[in-house]
Amino acid sequence: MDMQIITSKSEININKHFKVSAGPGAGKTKFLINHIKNVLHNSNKLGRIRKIACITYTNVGVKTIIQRLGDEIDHIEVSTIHSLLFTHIVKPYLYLINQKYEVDLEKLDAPFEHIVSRGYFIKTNLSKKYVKEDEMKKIYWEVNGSTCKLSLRNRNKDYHNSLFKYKQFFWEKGIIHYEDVLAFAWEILNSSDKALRIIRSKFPYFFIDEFQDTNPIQTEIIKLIAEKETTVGVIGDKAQSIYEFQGADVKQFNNFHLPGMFSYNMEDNHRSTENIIKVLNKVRNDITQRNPEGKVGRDPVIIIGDPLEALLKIKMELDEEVASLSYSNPMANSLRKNKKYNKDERWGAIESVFVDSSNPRRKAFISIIKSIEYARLAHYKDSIRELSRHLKNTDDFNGQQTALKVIKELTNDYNEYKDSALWELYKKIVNMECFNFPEIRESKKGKTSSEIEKFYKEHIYSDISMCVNILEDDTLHRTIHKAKGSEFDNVLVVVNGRNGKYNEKRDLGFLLNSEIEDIEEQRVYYVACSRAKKNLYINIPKITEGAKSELNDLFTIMDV
Ligand SMILES: Nc1ncnc2c1ncn2[C@@H]1O[C@H](COP(=O)(O)OP(=O)(O)OP(=O)(O)O)[C@@H](O)[C@H]1O
Repeated sequence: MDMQIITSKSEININKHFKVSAGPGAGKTKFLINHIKNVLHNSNKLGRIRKIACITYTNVGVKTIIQRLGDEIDHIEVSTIHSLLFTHIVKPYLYLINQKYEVDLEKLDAPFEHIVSRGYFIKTNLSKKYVKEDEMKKIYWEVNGSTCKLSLRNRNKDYHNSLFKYKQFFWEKGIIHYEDVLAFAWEILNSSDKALRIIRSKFPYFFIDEFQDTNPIQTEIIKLIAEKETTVGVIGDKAQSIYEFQGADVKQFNNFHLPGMFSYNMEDNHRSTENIIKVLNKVRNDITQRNPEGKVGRDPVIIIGDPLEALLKIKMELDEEVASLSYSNPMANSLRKNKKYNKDERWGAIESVFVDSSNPRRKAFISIIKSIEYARLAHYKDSIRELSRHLKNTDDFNGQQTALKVIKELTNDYNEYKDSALWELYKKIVNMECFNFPEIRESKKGKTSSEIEKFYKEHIYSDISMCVNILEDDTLHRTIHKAKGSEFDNVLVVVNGRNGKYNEKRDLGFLLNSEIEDIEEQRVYYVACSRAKKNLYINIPKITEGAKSELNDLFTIMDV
C-alpha cells in the first residue's frame, strides 16, 4: 500500500490497521486524539467493558493524553504498555505459566524498575563467568520459540540459567520488573487462547503512540493481538527513537507491517517557528518539514558557558519560564535545584555512587533519599512505595501509613539536613527507630573512621540527592528522555558532553555533521531541540572558530 499524506485533522477508516510516520510537531498526538474521538463517535464495537486502548510511553504521556481528550474518556483506557499488560494479562493470568517462574503471586502488586541487587548477584555464579555486577543493568528478554529467554546486552554467550536464578530472588518476593511484564505477557498470550480472546474482546481498538521506541517483545504482543478482531494503529517517528539502551529498536517501527494496514505520513511542523524548523531540517536528511502557520521568531541561540548561569540569564532576558533539557539526571537535578553541577564529583545513578558495606542499610538509605526527593515533587505514590518496603514493622495498610508519617517528618525537616553531611540524616533516621538495619560503629576520638563513617560524614545530602532519577518527571527541568512528547515555549538544551567531558566533534555532531540515522545520541539532542515552540537555546561549554562559522547563519552565538 502506498504512503498517503494526511494532516492531524484527517479522518481515516476506523476499522483498518494503520501506521502514521511523521516528524516532530507534525500533529501525531493531535491526530491520535482526533482519531480516538472519531472512533468513539462512529464505532459500534465499544461498550462498558469494550474500550479503546491508548498506549503511550510514560505516565507523563498518559496524563497529557487524558488532558487532551477532555471529557471524552469513557470507553478509553489510556495507559503505558507495562501498566496495561500488567493489569489485564500478567496479574490475572500469570498463574498459567507460573510453575516455571515461581513468582509469589500473593505479594505481586505492581512492577518495579530493575535496580541491580548486589546481594542477589553474588548468590549466582555469574561473577565466575566473568560477568560484572554493573552489567546486570543490561539484562533483557528475547522471544525464543514458545518462551522467552534472558540475555545480557552486548554479550553473545548464553547466561540464561544464571540470569534466571538472579531474577528468581526477586520473583520469590513478589517483585517483578517492567521487562518481566512484557516477557510474561507475551508468553501468556502466546500459550493461552483464552487470555488472547479476552484481551481482544476488552480492546477492539489498540493504538500506540511513540511506537519508534517499541521493543521486539512488545511488537510481537501487538502482532498477536492484531491477528483478528482488534484494530491496531501505531504512530511514531524514526528520528525520535531514543531508548535503544532499554531494548527499543527502531527497525521494529520501520518494518512494522500488518495485513491490510494503511500507512500515512504527515509533512508539517505545527509546533515550532520557522527559525527553529530550519535547525531541525539541517539535522535531518530524510524529510524537510514545512511551517504551515508561518510562525516566525528569533533565531535560535548557542549560549556558551556554565549551564546554570545560562539558564538564569535566559530567564531574566525573556522574563518567561524556560524549560531545561539535559542528558543526565544529575544535570537536570542541578538545574531544577538551582545548584551548580560540579563535573569533578562522582555523578551517576545513586545506586552506583552510594557506598555502604551493609547491604540492608545501603538499600534503605538509597530508598529514603529517593523517597524524600519524590515527596518534594509531590510524587507521593512513588515516595511511599519506595519507603514502605524498608520499614521494620508493617501496619494495616502494608506499611503505607507509617511510611507516610516518616515522609512527612523528613520533608518537614528538610532544611535541617539538606546542606549538611548525610550523617545528620543518618542520626535522624536512627532516632526514628522505624528501619531495620545495623547501626554504623562511630570511631572513638582520635581513631581512624571506617570508610562507611567517612562516606556518611563527608558527603553532603544535597550532592547525593542530585543523583536520584525522578521516575515520572513532569517538572520544567528534566532529562531529554523524559521530555518525549512534551513541548515548551522556551527550551534550553544542555550539551555538556559525556560525564562532563565535552568533545565538539562528537557532542555538537548533530549540528555539524549529522548522522542521526546511526547515532542515538544525536537523535536525543534532535528530540530536545524539537520540543521548543518559540525560543531554542543550546548551551555548550566552548566553541571553535570552525563551528562558529558553520552555525552562524542559523544561530546567534553568545557567551553567558
Ligand atoms: N493542524 C494543526 N493546526 C494547528 N496546530 C496543530 C495542528 N496539529 C497539531 N498542532 C499543534 O502542534 C503541536 C504539536 O502537535 P503534536 O504534539 O500532536 O505533535 P507530535 O507529532 O505528536 O509531536 P512530537 O512527535 O514531536 O511529540 C501541538 O501544540 C498541537 O496542538
